[in-house]
Parts: sequence; structure tokens; C-alpha cells
Amino acid sequence: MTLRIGQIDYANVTPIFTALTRNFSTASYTFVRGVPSRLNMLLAKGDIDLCPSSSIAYAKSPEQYYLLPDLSISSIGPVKSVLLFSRVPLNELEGCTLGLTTDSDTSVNLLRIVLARSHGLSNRFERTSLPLAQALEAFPAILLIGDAALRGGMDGRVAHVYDLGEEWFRFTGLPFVFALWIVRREAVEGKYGEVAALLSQLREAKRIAYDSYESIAATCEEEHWMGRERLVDYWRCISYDLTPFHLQGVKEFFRHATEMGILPREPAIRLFPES
Ligand SMILES: C=C(O[C@@H]1C=C(C(=O)O)C=C[C@H]1O)C(=O)O
Repeated sequence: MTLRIGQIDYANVTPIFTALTRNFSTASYTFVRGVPSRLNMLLAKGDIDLCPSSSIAYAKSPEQYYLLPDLSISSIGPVKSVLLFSRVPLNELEGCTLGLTTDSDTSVNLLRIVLARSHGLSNRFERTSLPLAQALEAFPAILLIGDAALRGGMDGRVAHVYDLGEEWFRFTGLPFVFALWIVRREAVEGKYGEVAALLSQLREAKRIAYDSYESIAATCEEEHWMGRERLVDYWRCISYDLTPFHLQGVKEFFRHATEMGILPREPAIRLFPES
């Protein structure tokens, strides 16, 4: 049976998907590309079976999903692609309304937690799909993720840029898990063998990817706008693992989100049942 797999439209997943498609037959897979907020919606509706997507999407409906073990998109310190661009220093944002990308479900909540709990700031937020320069005319600061954040970071024209992976690490000393590999329970029931086979391929793809950043960067589309060296530096900031240390970071994020009323309760972490 075909597995419908969501693929985030950003450079962050390129090493994993490149290693997967180069090394395994993907004839029984359909890849559906999109930004994380769209993939979260397709997953919730059952239009895809699984995808790496916003960790908060799992937390909002844990009864619908399992998590694939050993896999994530995380950082232990700076991430380079989840950035708050600001016209003024952070401490001058007190009371301001800030712009939030429409692409994200996790990082927008990470920003709320970091501003309120690490910096003691109180803010309002508004979603916007304006590009960086226009967003900064409408708001004193804007949160961007993925390739838009990478491009904004390279541009270098914004006065103050805050990396939320780094902010979280300074606040908690823990990894921040932006995306988890989330699989629908229905898919686990109806396509168990296919999901198990994909998991084993993804574990191998991750191992291969870690050793192949240079060759993947040499042939991927992002090389044209980011350059090889910058891409490799970026991927070295990302951890694709899900260790007990990462899970501590996940739980800490969910705990803060619950205390702030973003989640109704702290979800149990349920991993895909391997036999
Ligand atoms: C590191 C990133 O992590 C992402 C952030 C997400 C979110 O904020 O919901 C979801 C998936 C990841 O792509 C990134 O987008 O750059």
C-alpha cells in the first residue's frame, strides 16, 4: 500500500529526504510538499499518513498519533532558521504587537514562551504573510522560520536578530525539538509493515546524511541561493536525533506550553510500537 509522506518545503529536511530517495526505492511512497502549518493540517485531516512536522501538532492531538523514534529536527543551541528579526533590542519590545509567520505552529509558541518566561516581556501577536522588509514596516519585530529565515539572516540588513534555538538553550540548557516525525494511528493500524520499513530506511538515511553533507550540498537546489559552505554549516547546527536528552527538551516545552494555557494538558509521549 502507498504511504503518503509529508515533506517540509525547507532546506532543513533536504539531507534526510535526499539520502532516503538516493538509497532506497520510493516507488510505494507519495511525497506531499508544504510548509509545516499546511502539513499539520493535512495530517490532522488524514490526507497524509506521516510527516516530520511541528512538535506542538502532536501535543494538541496525541490520541491521534504516534511518534517515530530516533528522529526529529532539533537544535542544541543556535538553529539559524528560526529567527526573530527586530528593529529594536529585545528589551524594548515590551507591550508591542509582534508579527508571526503563517508557516509555523511550534516556533510561534516557542517565541511566546521565551519572551514571557525568559525575558519577562508581555506582548501581543498577529499572523502575517508579509515578506521581511514589509513586515518590519508593519511590526517592530517579526518571527520567520525555514528558508525565509535563512534568507533574512543572510541579508544582514536587520538591526537585531535573535535565534530561538539559542534563546531556548540559554533558558533551559536543553535541545529544542522543532519537528517530530508524526504518524497517524490509522496508518499504524492499516499500514504497519510499510511504516516499520520506512522507519528503518529513515534511520539508515539519517546515518548516511550525517556523513554526506558535502555531496548533498553539491547537488541540491538550495546550493544556488545559499552556497555549499553555508548549507553545510547550517546542517551541522541541526540535530536529526531524538535521544532521551531531546525528549527532556520536548517535555520541558510541553510543560511551559501547558502552564501558559497553549495546551490543555501535558501529552504523553507515545512512540511507534516496534515489535
Ligand atoms: C528548524 C525549523 O523547524 C521547523 C519549525 C516548525 C514550526 O515552527 O512549526 C516546524 C517544522 C520545522 O521545519 C525551521 O523551520 O527552520
